[in-house]
Amino acid sequence: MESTMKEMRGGESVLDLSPRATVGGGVEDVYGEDCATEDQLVTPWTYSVASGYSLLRDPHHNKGLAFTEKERDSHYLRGLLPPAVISQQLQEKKSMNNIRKYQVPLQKYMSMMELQERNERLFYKLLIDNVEELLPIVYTPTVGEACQKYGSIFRRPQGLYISLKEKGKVLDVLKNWPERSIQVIVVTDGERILGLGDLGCQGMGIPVGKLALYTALGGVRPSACLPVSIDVGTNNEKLLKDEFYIGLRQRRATGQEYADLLHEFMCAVKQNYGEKVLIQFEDFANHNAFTLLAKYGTSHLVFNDDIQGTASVVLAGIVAAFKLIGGTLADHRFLFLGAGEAGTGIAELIALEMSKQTKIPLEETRKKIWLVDSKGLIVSSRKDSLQHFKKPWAHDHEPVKDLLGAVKAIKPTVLIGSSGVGRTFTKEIIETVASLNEKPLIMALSNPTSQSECTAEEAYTWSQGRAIFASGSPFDPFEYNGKVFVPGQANNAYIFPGFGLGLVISGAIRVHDDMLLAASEALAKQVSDENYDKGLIYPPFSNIRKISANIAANVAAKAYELGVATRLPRPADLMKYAESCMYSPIYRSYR
Ligand SMILES: NC(=O)C1=CN([C@@H]2O[C@H](COP(=O)(O)OP(=O)(O)OC[C@H]3O[C@@H](n4cnc5c(N)ncnc54)[C@H](OP(=O)(O)O)[C@@H]3O)[C@@H](O)[C@H]2O)C=CC1
Ligand SMILES: CC(=O)C(=O)O
Ligand SMILES: [Mg+2]
Repeated sequence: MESTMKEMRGGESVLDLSPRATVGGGVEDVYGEDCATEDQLVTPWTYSVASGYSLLRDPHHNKGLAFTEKERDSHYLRGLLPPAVISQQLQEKKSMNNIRKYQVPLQKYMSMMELQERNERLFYKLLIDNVEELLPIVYTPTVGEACQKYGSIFRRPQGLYISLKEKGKVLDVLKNWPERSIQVIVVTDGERILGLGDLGCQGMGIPVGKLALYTALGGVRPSACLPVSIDVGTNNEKLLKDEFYIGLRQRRATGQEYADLLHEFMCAVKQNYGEKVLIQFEDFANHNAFTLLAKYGTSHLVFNDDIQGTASVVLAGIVAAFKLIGGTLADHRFLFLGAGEAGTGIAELIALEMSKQTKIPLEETRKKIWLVDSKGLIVSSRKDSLQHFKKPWAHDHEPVKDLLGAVKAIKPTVLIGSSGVGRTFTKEIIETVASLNEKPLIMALSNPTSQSECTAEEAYTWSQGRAIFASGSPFDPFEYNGKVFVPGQANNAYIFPGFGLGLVISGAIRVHDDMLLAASEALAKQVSDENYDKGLIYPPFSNIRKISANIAANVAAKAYELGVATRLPRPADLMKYAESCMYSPIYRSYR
């Protein structure tokens, strides 16, 4: 048999990426055992039932003091635990009490990570039951600080590190991961971590955090999730000089060297896990993000969260906001600060939806949308020097050098911040937008909180309480003139967990823009009158599992409609099916 997986030469495995390589999909001799001859080396796999001391140290199965008397007898735990037997509820109460005692968010983060490594089900129980309180800890903003200090707080690896050192061996690296059946991979190369820039290998905190949300918010089993950090070096001088830095101590590889490692990774993933594994690209710099998405979008199940997930969540917020500000997409003028992944991704999905609603060609609907980058308004005279993803937004207009000038020239009804630079929506800018609109929609998407284009307080105060405001990182409710305003969180965390679940349950093999629209539509429908009364354009995260199931059902329905779903027959009630597939963190009883 011609092995497409690897050829063993002198004990070394060599990944075969030649055109004859085919898709594994789980039916081939994945581990190269059947085709190996006697002089070739194979791995002696063993599987055992965890018991006794090792059971207590296995985070997937450990229940701590919640092991029953019977379980303590049958699993050799007698004497290894103190006599008390307590419930998962009491464990949860104790853990929350302990976490709440920490004043510093990073300490809370470390405490949560320690719990995840000690008792996975309890970690998810906490996260699911206390989602609004713990999301800012395991996710933005605290995860940003965690990534910056990842080297210092690093205890145990929580995902796979694939560096240039592993070139030629990526398939073997994947096989080192203890789980075989992976459904979702979140991968970063660490070059654009939130709005914090290049954090190299320490970007791992982001895939770990995103996948924790895949499970807690979207119900994908933790064992089916794989966080990956691709390390091609870093251009962050501070990290390169940091003695605790955990990544390759070299400047970033680019060009062919970069492309080769990424290609080897993409091929190895498909070979090892089949074509239904979802690969979510996260926090790549835009000069690679668009290229990777275009390159692998036709051969793999790939999704770029920063481009596509963000677009879907923002479109949902805008559509929901129409109940408060009136009009339809075509009635509004959109202005963005920031024309990168988030900005152009959102702009494109708005234009697409507008085109579908009005039957006006996409080229025309794009003209309702304007973007400002670090050099000013994107206009046609700049077209030749623009990166390819900005070119569709180069409309005819005289040059405008900054956002304030653009606000005055374009007169937007919707202002969106996707620049990664904090406090760029100044008092003058917000006052100008507020002078143009009775109810301006202002979205400050940049993360973490330090990079938000403005705070909730600034948006409400400078607009005299008239702005409808949402931000990427959470802000507390703010009281202005006796009224309490609750800012919504415009974050792709609303979308990707349910979106991914929808792909997984339908066995989708490709992502299509219509699925993003389906997810967006499902989210917008979840905003209730009670939410609107508070000025919210997103439903609360406390209801996120129901929201995710709705999104999953809509996405799966679209996958079947488009003919890219492979799980057949199609379940009649996709909402019920999505809910039935969702992971529950409740302890299981051991025989
Ligand atoms: N809320 C959410 O769900 C999400 C939020 N984000 C946040 O959005 C931010 C941007 O992410 P992303 O789009 O991927 O980043 P990119 O690097 O792709 O894009 C950033 C854009 O902002 C522009 N920019 C930077 N500084 C300024 C400035 N001072 N004035 C005007 N424009 C400026 C850049 O201009 P130029 O091209 O000229 O360099 C570029 O166009 C990040 O903070 C990220 O955390 C991202 C994804 C999801
Ligand atoms: C939320 C997110 O994906 C980002 O800020 O990059
Ligand atoms: Mg991101």
